[in-house]
Amino acid sequence: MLECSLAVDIGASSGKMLVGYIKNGKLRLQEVHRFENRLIKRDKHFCWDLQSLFSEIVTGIHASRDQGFVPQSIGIDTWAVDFVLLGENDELLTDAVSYRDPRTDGMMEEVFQQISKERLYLETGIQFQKFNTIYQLYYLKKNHPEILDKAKSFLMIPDYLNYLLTGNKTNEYTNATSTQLVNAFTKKWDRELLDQLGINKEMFQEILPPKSTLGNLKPELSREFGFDMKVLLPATHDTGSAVVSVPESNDTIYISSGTWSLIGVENNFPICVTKALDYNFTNEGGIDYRFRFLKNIMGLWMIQEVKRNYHNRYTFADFAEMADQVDDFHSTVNVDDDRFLKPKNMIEEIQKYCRETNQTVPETSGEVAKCVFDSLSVSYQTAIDQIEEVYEKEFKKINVIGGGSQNEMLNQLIADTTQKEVIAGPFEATAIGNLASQLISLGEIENLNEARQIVKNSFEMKVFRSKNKTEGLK
Ligand SMILES: Nc1ncnc2c1ncn2[C@@H]1O[C@H](COP(=O)(O)OP(=O)(O)OP(=O)(O)O)[C@@H](O)[C@H]1O
Ligand SMILES: C[C@H](O)[C@H](O)[C@@H](O)C(=O)CO
Ligand SMILES: [Mg+2]
Repeated sequence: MLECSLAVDIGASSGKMLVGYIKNGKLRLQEVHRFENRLIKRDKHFCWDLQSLFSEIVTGIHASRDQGFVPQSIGIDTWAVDFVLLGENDELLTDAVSYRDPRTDGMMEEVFQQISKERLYLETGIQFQKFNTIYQLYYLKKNHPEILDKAKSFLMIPDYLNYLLTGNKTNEYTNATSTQLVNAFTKKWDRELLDQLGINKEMFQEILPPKSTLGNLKPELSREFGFDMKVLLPATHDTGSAVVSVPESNDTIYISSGTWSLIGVENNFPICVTKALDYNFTNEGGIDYRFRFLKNIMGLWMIQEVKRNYHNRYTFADFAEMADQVDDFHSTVNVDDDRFLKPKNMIEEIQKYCRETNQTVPETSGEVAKCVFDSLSVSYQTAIDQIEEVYEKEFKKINVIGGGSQNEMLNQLIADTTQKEVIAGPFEATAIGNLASQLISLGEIENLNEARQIVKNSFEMKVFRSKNKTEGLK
């Protein structure tokens, strides 16, 4: 049986569990379990099925043992902002309502009546997305105050899954920052903000940084698995873990490409200047108290929904190939328009947008796919221009990480559009960053710099340069 660490990476579209260990100076990975993550409807709200996700984690731990591995540690990362509330007896008071649920429509504007946008940004440095935790809690305060009054524990999604494994409660720092309720300078819950919004402060847990140890498995679980494990805290915000694994951090803009496209730069300080506010950039917390200065772009969610609209007749690779075959179609959409956050039918919403803006309406699957990918590359270019304006410098390279880095057509399109060198990979960046943090905690890797060197030496990266020196979109 091989000693290793176990990463649980649950994104908005899929969950995966990979074991990792160092051999001959390289990080070796093996996927032991993969499962679907999908929204379910509960009491008229779009929710995550946490019981199903936890049972998949248990299945994956059994699978790692059955495949000859004995994980000495486990770390969980998921998407951001979403949470559950527990009562006096640790009973669930809420469903895990998704950020894609429309319940927060209008809540951000109501919060601005009490706390200015400028003050919120100056203190937290977090981007304004209508589904941020602060606005979800404001919705509960306004519509279900009795729930907030009864709440004794606020746990974000990975915190809750960790609680089910260990019985211990904490809020991990990188994910806590996505709530827009953590002060960027004290790195603590902003109690003044909470008081001003009338949100009960006592339910928030102690904030622990990545590389912390939360505890061990509950005895009944270690008996079931036949072994115990340390439950460690990676950057439990999946994008935080993805950025840990960015091998090229100097002079490089990263695009963490999955359900969302998170485009940004790593910093040692928060950038809360007016220009960053105007461009709606965020300063999410990173490992070693670094900052992820980035922007959320709608991402491959759009092609995931297009795939679903075509009843999964095509693979993601098919869409890339079909888009590449289309030459004379140039319509694009503003991917960050709220209408694309959760439309009934993504294809129809894209067609409606093109009609409303007097552009050729995409009809074939290739034209729809090309419209999505072209629109994403335009939004990436805009974000890169804004980053370079805020930094007052030109970045030479773009490192595309995550599942989307397997879309070679999109990688080439990004190189053609931006005229920058695109380094694609690693595609399992989030799980790799999760494992790297665990291995640092265990003393098997010395620090973040060594971890990034190991990542660079362990995984294939492909380089894309512009084929046409002048134009971008063909
Ligand atoms: N072979 C492929 N060719 C082209 N695109 C691919 C391929 N495999 C995956 N993708 C793209 O990667 C995306 C999934 O990436 P990834 O697994 O990083 O996302 P996720 O982790 O499920 O979601 P999240 O971004 O919430 O973490 C898919 O939506 C798809 O567009
Ligand atoms: C809702 C969040 O902004 C989103 O989850 C993003 O931060 C992320 O985590 C993408 O995986
Ligand atoms: Mg992911």
